[in-house]
Amino acid sequence: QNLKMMYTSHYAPDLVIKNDDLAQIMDTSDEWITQRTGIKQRHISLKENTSLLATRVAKQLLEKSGWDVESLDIIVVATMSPDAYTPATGAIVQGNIGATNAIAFDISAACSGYIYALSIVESMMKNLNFKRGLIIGSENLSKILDWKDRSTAVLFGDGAGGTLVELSDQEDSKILSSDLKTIGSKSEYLTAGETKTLETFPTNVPHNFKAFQMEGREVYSFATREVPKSILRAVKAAKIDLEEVDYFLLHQANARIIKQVAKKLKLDEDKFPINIDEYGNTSAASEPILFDELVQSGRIKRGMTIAISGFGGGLTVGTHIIRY
Ligand SMILES: O=C(O)C1CCN(c2ccc(-c3cc(CO)ccc3Cl)cn2)CC1
Repeated sequence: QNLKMMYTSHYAPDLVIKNDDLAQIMDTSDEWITQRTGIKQRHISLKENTSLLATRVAKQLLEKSGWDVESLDIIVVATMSPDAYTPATGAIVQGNIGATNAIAFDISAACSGYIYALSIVESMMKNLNFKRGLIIGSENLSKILDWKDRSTAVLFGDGAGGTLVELSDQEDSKILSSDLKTIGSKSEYLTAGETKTLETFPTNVPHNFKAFQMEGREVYSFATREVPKSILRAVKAAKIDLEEVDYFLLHQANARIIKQVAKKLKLDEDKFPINIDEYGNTSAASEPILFDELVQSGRIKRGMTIAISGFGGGLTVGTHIIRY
C-alpha cells in the first residue's frame, strides 16, 4: 500500500509586514533584507495562535476534499511554536474540527517538521491499517522572536500549510524514498523556548522563556552542505536520476541557499521554486505552503516526480522523493 498526497491547502494571516515597515522599528533596510534573504514581506498573526492557523487549513482541506471529518484516522501538526506544552496543537485541531476518530499529536523537528511528520504518518498508517491522514505544518514564529535582534527578526513569518493523505493500493502516486538525518551535536546553533531555572521549587512558572536565537553562519553552511547530500541520497534510494525530478521544493529559509543548492547539483534554478519573498521563513509551514501553491498554480501535475526537503533546527535535514 502506498501513501498518496490527495489534497493540499495553506493559510497565512491577513496582516502583511513589508521590509520597509520593519525598517521603521529596527535598524535594517529593504535593500539589505532583499539582497541577503530574498524576503520582501511576511504575514504576521495578530489574533490566531498556531492551532487556529492549523484549524483554518484543516477546514479548507475538508471543504476541498468533501471528506467526512470522521473518516480521518490521524492528525499530526509539525511546529516549533505550539500553543502550549500540552495539549498538543494537533489535539486542539482535532477538537476544533470534530475529527473524533483521529489520533492527534505534534512533532517537533523545526523546519524539517513537515518532512519528518510525513514519514511518521506513513509508517503509522501502514502499521495501524489507517486509511486517511492530515499533516499540517503551522507556525506563530512572530511570538517567539527577539524583535530587538535584527539578524533574526526580519527572517521569519507566520502561516500554515497542510496535506490530506490516503493509503491506497494504486501504484501511480507514492513516496518513492525518504532520507532523514539529525546532527544533534550542532543543536545549539538554532534554539527557541528553552526554559532555564536554577531554583529547586521555582515560584514563577514558566521561567524566563528564551526567545529565538540562531548562529546564522553555522546554520547557513550546514544547509548548503547537507541539503544537496540529502537530495542525492534520496534520489539514489528512489533508483531514479537527478534529472528525472521535475521540481525541488526546498524549505524557504533563504533564497541564496536555494540557488546555491541548485548550483551544487548542477540543475536549472527553475526547478527550485521560491516564495520566500511573500512569506519569509515559516519554518515547518514553508514546505506545505509551497507545495500547495505549486499544485494550485498547475506547475505540479499528477504523474510528476518532486523532491521535498526540509532543514533547520535540531539540526535536522530530510528529503522525500514523491511521485505525485
Ligand atoms: O546574509 C546574511 O548575512 C544572513 C546569513 C544568515 N542567514 C540565514 C541563516 C540560516 C537560515 C536558516 C534558518 C532556519 C530556521 O528556520 C532554517 C534553515 C536556515 Cl539555512 C536563514 N538565514 C540570513 C542571511
